[in-house]
Amino acid sequence: MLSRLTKTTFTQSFLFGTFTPPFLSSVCSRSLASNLDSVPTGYALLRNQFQNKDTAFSLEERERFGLTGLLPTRVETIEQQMSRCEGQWRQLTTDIDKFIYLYHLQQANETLYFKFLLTHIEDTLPIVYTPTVGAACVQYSDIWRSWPKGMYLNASMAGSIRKILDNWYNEVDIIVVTDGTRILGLGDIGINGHGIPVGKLALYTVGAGFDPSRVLPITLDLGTTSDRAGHYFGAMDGHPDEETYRSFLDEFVAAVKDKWPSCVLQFEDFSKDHAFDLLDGYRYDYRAFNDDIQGTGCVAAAAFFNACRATGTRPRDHTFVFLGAGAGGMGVAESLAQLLVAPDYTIEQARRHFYLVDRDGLLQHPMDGRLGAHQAPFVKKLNGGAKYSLSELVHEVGATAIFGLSATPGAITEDVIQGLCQNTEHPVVFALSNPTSKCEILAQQCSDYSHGKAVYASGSPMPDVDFEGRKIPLSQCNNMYVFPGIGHGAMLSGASVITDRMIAAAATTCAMSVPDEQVSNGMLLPNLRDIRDVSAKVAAAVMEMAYEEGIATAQRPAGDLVQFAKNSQWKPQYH
Ligand SMILES: O=C([O-])CC(=O)C(=O)O
Ligand SMILES: [Mg+2]
Repeated sequence: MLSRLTKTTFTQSFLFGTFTPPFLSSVCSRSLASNLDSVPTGYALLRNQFQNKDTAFSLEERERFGLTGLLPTRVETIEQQMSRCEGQWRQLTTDIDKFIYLYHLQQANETLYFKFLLTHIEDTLPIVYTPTVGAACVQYSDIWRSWPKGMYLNASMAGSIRKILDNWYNEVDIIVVTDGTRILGLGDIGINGHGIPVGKLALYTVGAGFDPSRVLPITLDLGTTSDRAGHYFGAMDGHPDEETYRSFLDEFVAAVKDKWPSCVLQFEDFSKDHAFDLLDGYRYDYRAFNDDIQGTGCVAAAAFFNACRATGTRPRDHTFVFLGAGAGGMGVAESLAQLLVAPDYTIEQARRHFYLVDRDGLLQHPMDGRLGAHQAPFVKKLNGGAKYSLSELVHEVGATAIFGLSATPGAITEDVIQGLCQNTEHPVVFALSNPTSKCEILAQQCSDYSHGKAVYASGSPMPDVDFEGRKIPLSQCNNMYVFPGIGHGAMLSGASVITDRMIAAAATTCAMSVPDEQVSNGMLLPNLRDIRDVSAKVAAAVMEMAYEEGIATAQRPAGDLVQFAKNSQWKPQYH
């Protein structure tokens, strides 16, 4: 049980170096070997998205696998296939069309799909992931041609979930599961949120090289409060009562553990009504984590640490205003509070630096039972606090940093930025709500309002900023920089659970993978093109911590863990 493990705080890890990155000696490799060891033949092979090569099957393979006559004459290389895809891609004019194109490519040929994503990462990730995946989810039931891979479990399956998992065709290394109740900043959209687990798992392959045939997106289709008109595919009855919901979740998690005991289970986009309880309920017994609470908290801590590097400040020098106190907001606030902790500075002192605002105003005494357990330690006593506007609050408390996780577009106004600028030379502004349509302030606005002084990061990608002819690169503070490596490190080490120290190690490693020179240029997170290298470092750090904590069940590989993690990454090549 985690509660029995010693916890090391972020600050200890960052500032006192209790976490040592694993730079060891020799090279070792383990591949995420596909379990699809029997190769189908004939038409079935061409319909198998993991083994299909289409026109790249050689004449000899065509003969051997019963494909002769089933393919056009010319044998192509994967590069020739890529060139055709690139031509088709250039013809597409809307982002939704690009999403649908990539979706079909994945259904037909995962090797080519991932080669395309990795080769054109900056153009394709904003499509398969935020922001376009958000727009696609909203219309998911309508843009459907054939339902993507994954499992859909509904309330009528209660009592049989373990048996139903047997219907899945393969071994599984990682599951991303949602109940669709808080999809990005879009709210409860039910089964239409399935695009998120699919997109996150694409990132697991792009970032950390998970074998795409061994990943499983799952949607728990337990109703929705959204408008279910049109072609909606999900359950049409509303949400079950609390007891039924919890017992369904308990059965689901136990069934997963029984069926795939070593798989990593990532909870994604559950509303705050359940996200914290589920995490607290399962994280001590399963290899499980919540990406919105821990993943977003982890990457925000890394980016904020780099904002301190960029501005020559210490985390403790800052006063924070948070807009949004849900799963993401609380996860980030708690991770940042840990950054302030030191032997002479307690977590209670650290939390005094934080002012959290939700839709009813500042979280403050008395709250009339409105507080969740994770919010309670952050409440404040501030005379007249409830009546403050955001800019008044910034002024009143002397805020130097503002974090947006409220899905309220435009909530961080020019007044708010100017208020921050009165309190500090270089305010920190992180607008983390996704997709872009829910973002609290855009990068260019933040730069204009602060005259280029603010250090900014957003959750979704945006163009670089132009300030008086100077180009400032955008920092995309998105959990994609950490969750693939966290999952990979947990899997490779066979960690029985995923601890706070493993997450803290991921944050440290992510932060430190950005060189000083880039940090001083305002680049708080790694370059997207380096995501595989960064994920390997994160995975190695997570492994190292799992060994240090004594919770790894896999034997420690000989040699350099970064190289080991790198060698374990699946690559989009035909076999
Ligand atoms: O998916 C993303 O881009 C980040 C995330 O987890 C969320 O916003 O829920
Ligand atoms: Mg999420």
